[in-house]
Amino acid sequence: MQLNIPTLMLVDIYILALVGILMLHAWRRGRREPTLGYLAAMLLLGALGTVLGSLRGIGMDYVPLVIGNVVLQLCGAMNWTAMRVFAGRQPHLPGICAGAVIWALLCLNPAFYESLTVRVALSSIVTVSYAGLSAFELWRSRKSLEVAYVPALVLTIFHMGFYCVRIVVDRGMPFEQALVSSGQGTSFFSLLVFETLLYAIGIAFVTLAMVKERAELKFRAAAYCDPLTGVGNRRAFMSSGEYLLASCEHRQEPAALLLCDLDYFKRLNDNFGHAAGDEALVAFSRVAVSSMRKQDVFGRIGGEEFACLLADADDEAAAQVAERIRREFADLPAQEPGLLSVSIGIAGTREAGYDLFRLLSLADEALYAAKDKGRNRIQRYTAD
Ligand SMILES: Nc1nc2c(ncn2[C@@H]2O[C@H](COP(=O)(O)OP(=O)(O)OP(=O)(O)O)[C@@H](O)[C@H]2O)c(=O)[nH]1
Repeated sequence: MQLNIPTLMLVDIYILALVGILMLHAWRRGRREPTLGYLAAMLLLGALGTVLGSLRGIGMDYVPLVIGNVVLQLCGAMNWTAMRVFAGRQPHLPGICAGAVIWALLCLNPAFYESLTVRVALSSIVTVSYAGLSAFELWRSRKSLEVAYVPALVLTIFHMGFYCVRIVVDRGMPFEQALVSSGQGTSFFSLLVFETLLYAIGIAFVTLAMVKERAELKFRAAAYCDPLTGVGNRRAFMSSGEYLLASCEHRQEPAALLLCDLDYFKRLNDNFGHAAGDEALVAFSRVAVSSMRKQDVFGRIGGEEFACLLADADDEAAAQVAERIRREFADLPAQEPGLLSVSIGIAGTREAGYDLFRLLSLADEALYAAKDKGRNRIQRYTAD
């Protein structure tokens, strides 16, 4: 395979600019998600740096050597910043400028400016540093990322490795000479252009995929969460409840459903305000969650109505949990004694089978009975 440098550079500029513009568009459409913004900057700076880098031998060498490389160092810094903000940290301005400033300052020194080998080594070291920092950002946040970050990490480590090899292998070849030699075979420089292009495209697409995956997770969480109490809503309760019941049936364990409805809640709202009502809902959720085990499912399924599905719970265990919730809620400090109380209807798989709708319906009947008998009580479902 022969990699022709001028062709590669043209393809490089065209693709980086195109993907950069598309990324800019994705950034604008995606509520200005900063990761996409920094990625777009990285790609467009990459395209500009390559254009400037190709302007050698036309009598203005400081343009490719100084400005072109400053732009390319900023391109590496943008890549690092994209990973950094994706991992939830703020951009680091001194770090962003460091590579470019070091390069520009060293170019003031004729010994550096004249030595191709030293320039190649330094530009590789800066690229390795930014790629290393990008990989580090992903690695140190791996537990909180919640998305498939491994492809981005692997790509970045490979890119870093490639530039590490360059430090050792590439003694530098004048650009014009590399152009001539590319007609006879593949020079390291053409491999470098090729790898950098593949990396830029690869990292752009895997990062876009990570951003999209995170957005989906966020929307999904919002669709399943009650914003006031932070517990699952009816949709979440039904889907997790079905799953839990199926696994209880599989293990032939009993399960029980507690349907909880706060008493005289309208009165609480009317007498003490909606905010007091909201506080009571939050307090009840806290009490209920603290009384349940990890494997149980809890959710707010209506205004002041909550449901708990208890795994591996027979009649006695279900009654104990229900009574604990009722008592702890009633014991919470309130504006007046007896203001906070809850009625709880209980139904079990013994009478309802492993059918969530039937469990809810029987627990609802029991709840009515509890309300009928004066509220602030638990009531097990009975056929009569
Ligand atoms: N503060 C607050 N109130 C809510 C919310 N959702 C529903 N409600 C109120 O809850 C009240 C429910 O009232 P009712 O269905 O009459 O029930 P209740 O007053 O608790 O009477 P019983 O259930 O028979 O004891 C209504 O006034 C709703 O406006 C909420 O998110 N916050």
